[in-house]
Amino acid sequence: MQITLRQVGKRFNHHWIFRKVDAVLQSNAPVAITGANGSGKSTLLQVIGGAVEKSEGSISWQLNGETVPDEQQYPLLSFCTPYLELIEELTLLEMLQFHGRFKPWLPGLDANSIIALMGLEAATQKQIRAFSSGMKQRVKLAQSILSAAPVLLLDEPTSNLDTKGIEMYHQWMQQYTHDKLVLIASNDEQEISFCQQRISMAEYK
Ligand SMILES: Nc1ncnc2c1ncn2[C@@H]1O[C@H](COP(=O)(O)OP(=O)(O)OP(=O)(O)O)[C@@H](O)[C@H]1O
Repeated sequence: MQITLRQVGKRFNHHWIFRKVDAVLQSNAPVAITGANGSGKSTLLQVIGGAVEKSEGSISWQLNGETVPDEQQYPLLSFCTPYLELIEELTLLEMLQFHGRFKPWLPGLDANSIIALMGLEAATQKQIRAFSSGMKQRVKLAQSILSAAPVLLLDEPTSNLDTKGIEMYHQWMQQYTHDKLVLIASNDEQEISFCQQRISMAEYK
């Protein structure tokens, strides 16, 4: 999997958030987007994921050497962001079963084994609305990292996690993302410590 950015820019009204971003993102080479608060990390992640329209430049997705048309990119993508909402009315088990129906899990995983991986067995039949922020973050990470999608976009992945949750994140990134293209927006060095390549938003003002 490869995503190529050429001279990508985004503006809101007359204000440019970033301009002329060039980057080549590939599987097995996790990349971090770094920068100050408000520098545009989340916006760049959303532009790459197609959730926000770019204002200039081009973004091309290639799978096995073939260009992926825009409308076929979404099924290849899994996303974990602070603004992603879980379905609060569902229990944890219902939520994971529902998610698995339209986005398959990685081979060998199912709703019950994922609940065990998250350490949330006691909350299997609990509605998501009753979850703490850290429990919700574990579910969001599971939905994104453990889905069989080749592109993984993470925005502040360890926010609200306790020490065990942060260990879980690192373990999952090591174990389950080998073949994925991984892009992480973060200012927290411990959550991007394994990323060799960095995109620093300060360079694109
Ligand atoms: N929908 C929008 N309309 C107008 N401005 C926006 C919109 N979304 C984001 N912005 C602006 O774009 C800039 C970049 O925001 P963004 O959330 O991408 O930054 P960030 O680097 O992820 O910040 P943080 O580290 O605080 O999460 C900010 O000035 C923000 O106010």
